[in-house]
Amino acid sequence: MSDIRQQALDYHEFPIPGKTAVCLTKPAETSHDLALAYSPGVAEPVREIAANPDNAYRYTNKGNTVAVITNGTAILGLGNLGPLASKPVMEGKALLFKHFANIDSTDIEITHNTPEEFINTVAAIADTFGGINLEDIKAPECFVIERELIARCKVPVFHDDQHGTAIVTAAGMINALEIQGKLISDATFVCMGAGAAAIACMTMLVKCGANRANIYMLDTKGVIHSGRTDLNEYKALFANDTDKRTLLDVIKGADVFLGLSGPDVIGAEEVALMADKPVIFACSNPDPEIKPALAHATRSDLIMGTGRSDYPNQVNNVLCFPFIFRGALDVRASCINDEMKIAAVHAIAALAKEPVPASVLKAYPNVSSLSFGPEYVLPKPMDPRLLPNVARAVAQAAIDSGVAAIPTLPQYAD
Ligand SMILES: NC(=O)C1=CN([C@@H]2O[C@H](COP(=O)(O)OP(=O)(O)OC[C@H]3O[C@@H](n4cnc5c(N)ncnc54)[C@H](OP(=O)(O)O)[C@@H]3O)[C@@H](O)[C@H]2O)C=CC1
Ligand SMILES: CC(=O)C(=O)O
Ligand SMILES: [Mg+2]
Repeated sequence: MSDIRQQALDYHEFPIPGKTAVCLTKPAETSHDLALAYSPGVAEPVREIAANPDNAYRYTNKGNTVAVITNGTAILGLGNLGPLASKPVMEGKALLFKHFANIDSTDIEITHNTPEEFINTVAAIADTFGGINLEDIKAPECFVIERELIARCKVPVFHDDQHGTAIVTAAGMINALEIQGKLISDATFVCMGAGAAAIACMTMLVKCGANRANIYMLDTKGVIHSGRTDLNEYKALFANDTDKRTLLDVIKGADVFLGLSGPDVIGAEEVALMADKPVIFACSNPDPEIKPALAHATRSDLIMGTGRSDYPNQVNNVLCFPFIFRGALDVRASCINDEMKIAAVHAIAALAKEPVPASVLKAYPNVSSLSFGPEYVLPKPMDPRLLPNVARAVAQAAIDSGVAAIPTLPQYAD
C-alpha cells in the first residue's frame, strides 16, 4: 500500500471512525436544564413554530444547517459506486462546511430507483434544513433532480458539482487568461467531459464572456457536434457545427483544456499542439486528466491547475460551497440565483490578487511564497478572507436581487 493510501485510511479510522460528530450547544447537566431542553420546556418552541414556521429559524438549528445529499452515482471521478461508498466524500463536505464556514452539516446517502423517488425523498425532508447541497449525482439525472427540488423546496438547493465547480473554474479561468494575456471572448476551449460539472462550467464561462462557437465539448464518444443523434438536451446546447471528431482534432491551437471527465485522458502529444500560453485545468478527482509533471515537462508556457490539494492552483468547489451557503443562510435567501453565483465568481477571482496572509503560507509548508501569477490563480481554501469576502458578496447579491428574507448584511469579521 502506498504511504498516502494507508495515511488516508488511518485518518478516517482513528481515533474514532469517520470525520464528523454532533456537539451540544446548550447545557444538559441538571433537572432544570432537562426541563427546558426536553419535557416540559420543549413544548414552548413547538407551539411557536406551529403558529409561525419562521420561528424554526429562531428556536432550532435549522438556519445554520445544510444537508449534503447524494445517491453516489458520480463519486468524484470514481464513477457510480453507490450511496454507501460515497459517505466519506459527503462527510468530507460536512467537515469543510464546518471548518471553513461554521455551518453544521449532515450527510444523507439515498438509495432509490427513479429520479422521482430521490426528488420525493429530499423534498419530504428539506424543511429540516436551512439549505440542501446536492453532491456527486451524475448527469443527466442531476439536472432534472436539481430543477424539481428548487421548485419544490422553500430553502436554497444547490448542486455543488455543477455550480460550485463552475464558480471556481470561472474565477480561476478569468485570472489565468488575464495572466496569459488572452481575452475570454477570443479563447478556444476544449472541455473533456459533458456531465454535471462540464455543462455547468461551460454555461458559466459563456455567461462570463466565452464565445459558444469557440467551445468544443467531448464525451466518451468524442466531440459533441451537430451531426450527432445521441445527445441529451444538455449536451445538445454545446453541439458545435464542426467536422472535427476527436481530441486530437480539436486540441490543435486551443487556448484552454478543461478536464471534468476522468484520469489520464490527454497526453503530451495533445498538450504540445495547444496554442501558445495555454491554460490546462485538469479537474478530475482524485486523478487529473493529465499529471502536472507531464504537462510541465511538455511545455513551459502553460498555466496548470488540478482539483487536488497537493499541487499549485487547486481548482475545486471547496473554494465556493462553504462560503456561498454562508452568505445565503445569513440573509435567509430563498434560493441561490445567478446574481449570487456571479458575485461569488468575482469575489474569489479578486482575492487571488491580494497579498497572502502568513497563516495561509503556514498551511503549505512546502511553499515559500504565494502571489498572483501562473502558480497562484486562485486563493487557497485555507485563506480566512474567503469567508467574509465571498459570503458578503453573495449576501449582498441576494439582497439586491430580492431573494433575501433578511434585508441587511451581517457583520463579517475581516
Ligand atoms: N475539481 C472539482 O471541483 C470538481 C471536479 N469534478 C470532476 O469532474 C468529473 C466529472 O464529474 P461529474 O460531472 O459530476 O460526473 P458526470 O457523471 O455527471 O459526468 C461525467 C462526464 O465525463 C465524461 N467522461 C468520463 N470519462 C471520460 C473519458 N475517458 N473521456 C471523455 N469523457 C469522459 C462522461 O461521458 P459520457 O457522457 O459519454 O458518459 C460524462 O459526460 C469527475 O472526475 C469529478 O471528480 C466534478 C466536480 C467538481
Ligand atoms: C470536488 C468534487 O466535488 C468532485 O470531484 O466531485
Ligand atoms: Mg463532487
